[in-house]
Amino acid sequence: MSGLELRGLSKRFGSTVAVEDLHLTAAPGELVALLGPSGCGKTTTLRMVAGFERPDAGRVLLDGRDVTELPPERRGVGIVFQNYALFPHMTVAQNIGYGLAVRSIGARERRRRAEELLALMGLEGLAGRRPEALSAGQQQRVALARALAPEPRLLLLDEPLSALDAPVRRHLRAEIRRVQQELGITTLYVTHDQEEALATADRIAVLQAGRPEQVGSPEEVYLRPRSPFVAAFIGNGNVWETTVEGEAGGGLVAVRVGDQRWLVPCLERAHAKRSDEDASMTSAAPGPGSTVHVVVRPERLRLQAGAEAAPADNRAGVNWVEGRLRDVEYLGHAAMVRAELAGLEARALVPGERAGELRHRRGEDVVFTFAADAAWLVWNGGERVLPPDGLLSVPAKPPLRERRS
Ligand SMILES: Nc1ncnc2c1ncn2[C@@H]1O[C@H](COP(=O)(O)OP(=O)(O)OP(=O)(O)O)[C@@H](O)[C@H]1O
Repeated sequence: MSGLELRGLSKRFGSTVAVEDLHLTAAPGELVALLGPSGCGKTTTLRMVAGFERPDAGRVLLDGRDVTELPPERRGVGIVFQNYALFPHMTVAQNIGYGLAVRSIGARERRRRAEELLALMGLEGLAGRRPEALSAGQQQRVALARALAPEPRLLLLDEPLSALDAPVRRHLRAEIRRVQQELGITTLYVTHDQEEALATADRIAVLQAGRPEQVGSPEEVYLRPRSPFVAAFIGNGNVWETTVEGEAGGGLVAVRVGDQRWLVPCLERAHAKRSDEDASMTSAAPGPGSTVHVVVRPERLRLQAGAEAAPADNRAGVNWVEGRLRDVEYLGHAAMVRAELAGLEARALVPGERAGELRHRRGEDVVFTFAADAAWLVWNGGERVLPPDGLLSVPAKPPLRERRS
């Protein structure tokens, strides 16, 4: 296939397994993010794709051509690192034209290409400046222009925004996405920042200990995490270990947490292994007594206003959770509330500018609720579970339009 294809890449450093049997593709024009905690093998993967590191096993294919044995300069790959690495003694235009000069491309063509890229990056008028006279964000744009100048087949971005302040980072990540889409260049984007990956990627590969836990669209990894690790790593999910009581009909199962019984969706489904990228296993629905993880996003967990005690059972598609308020972090537009419930830790995002006032209620007993369809079930003791494409069929409420008619 064209685009990028990694076939079973593995790399060890002594006894450390950095990357293990990694299968991953990026279709032409696709931006794939490699996301994961420190040490999960993101940079090693990128270095093997670039040609700076030799894999112990596996192949790297670029536009259908095996480039595993080629040196970096013959792979047709552009790279941007965290720390710009511009040449300080050269002007912006000379930096951008560097890769072309190395390829013996003439001065006129270098100038034309530099001007084209400066315009694309919104850096017009800066061609004659030295890097030291640019802001950090501008320097990183020049680094991106320099990587793109030789028209590479693949763009590799290694934590390109990590050295920048938050506002510049947000702005530049949108710029990177715009430029990447405008040029339609296949891109592999290494980051440990889930927000960056969710905001920029077509697909995200979530890595843990050198292996992909899940590969999917941002929505898939956020809404349908396949393992407790992915659920917890992306979006600060509440991931609660519970025990199944039994089926409750309508695609729901009953699970027990302390005194409370929740009904959560769990569709009977065939969990098929779709491709080598999916480390998914086949899995039957969890039976009574099985351990499962219930995932509820903080924004779907509601703090009840009153002091009403939680009923022991699910009412009209709503699950109840009693807890004690531990901590309140005011965020301006909302507050992140941390509570303890039946020995489990819960986080709820309470919207509203006045949510900060909850700080005065630390230590109080509180009640949370969440709709049955706000919960996502992960089972098989943490093994990867592949949900169906159709997803949840728990119509808690009909759409507004139908209710009105
Ligand atoms: N040259 C090396 N020699 C020895 N061990 C290495 C080397 N490069 C990486 N490692 C180890 O391989 C594992 C994966 O490292 P890698 O840098 O790929 O992870 P990462 O996900 O990019 O982490 P970070 O976000 O911290 O850069 C780590 O345990 C790391 O310590």
